[in-house]
Amino acid sequence: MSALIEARGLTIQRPGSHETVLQNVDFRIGPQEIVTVVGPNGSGKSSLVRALLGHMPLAAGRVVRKPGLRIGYVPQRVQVDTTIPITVRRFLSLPRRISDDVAARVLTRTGVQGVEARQLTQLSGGQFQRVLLARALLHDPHLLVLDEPTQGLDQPGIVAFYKLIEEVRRQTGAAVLMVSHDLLVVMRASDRVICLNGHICCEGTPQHVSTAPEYRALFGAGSEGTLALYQHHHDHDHDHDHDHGHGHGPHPHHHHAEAP
Ligand SMILES: Nc1ncnc2c1ncn2[C@@H]1O[C@H](COP(=O)(O)OP(=O)(O)OP(=O)(O)O)[C@@H](O)[C@H]1O
Repeated sequence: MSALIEARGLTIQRPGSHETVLQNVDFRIGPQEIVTVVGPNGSGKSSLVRALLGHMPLAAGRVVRKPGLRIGYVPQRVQVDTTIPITVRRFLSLPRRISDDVAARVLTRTGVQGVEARQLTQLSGGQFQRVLLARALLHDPHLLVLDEPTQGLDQPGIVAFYKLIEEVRRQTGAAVLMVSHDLLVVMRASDRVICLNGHICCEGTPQHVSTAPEYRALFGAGSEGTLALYQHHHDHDHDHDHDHGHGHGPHPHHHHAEAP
């Protein structure tokens, strides 16, 4: 199975400085995979996604995207200018015009049928995320990239959104790369989880990652809860990680599960 995107030795610096944000990260995602990136605030999740999309310069390493790869992207922050009225229908036609039929179909697929005439600013958080997903699906992407798609949603909204993602994958065959803070749901909805903290701490199936010492060190023993991420104590010492056979530090490959 050939990868949709493959990165090797990815190193990224904070824009305008030599400070390393990501160090020597290897990454790949195959067709129809659901891969989720978790990690504390500032651990480089969005940077990784942006580098994979070619939106960010690399300090080292390389990214290879399959030729002709179509990507649907929902960025972490979508600024809606509340002073300019725009309907859902018009929003879906930016930047490329689509027909009413296509708009109706994609909104139905994401569970918000009939909202075409509504102003973007009048949608609930959950409806807005579904409209963003609909827009990302418009041009039949091989890969959907969603950076914290459930931010601002309540727990039932989050669960419903991840169910929708799985359904979309089943219906369209698109692979999904997500950044998320919703650990519990992530663990249930992903084929593979990457735990990031400036480098890959651990990686593999949700079961593998949730029991990995690196993951527990980052998110705490009771790390199934959403709050764990925000309360994280990075309480292990990088300098001594190697003594513990630990995957942290400049050699991040020890605990990688083999990519499919
Ligand atoms: N445009 C930018 N200018 C300066 N620094 C940046 C910029 N974008 C990201 N950074 C820095 O790079 C580091 C990684 O940020 P990134 O947004 O990738 O982390 P993240 O894991 O997605 O965080 P969060 O969970 O808070 O969204 C942070 O220290 C951040 O301050």
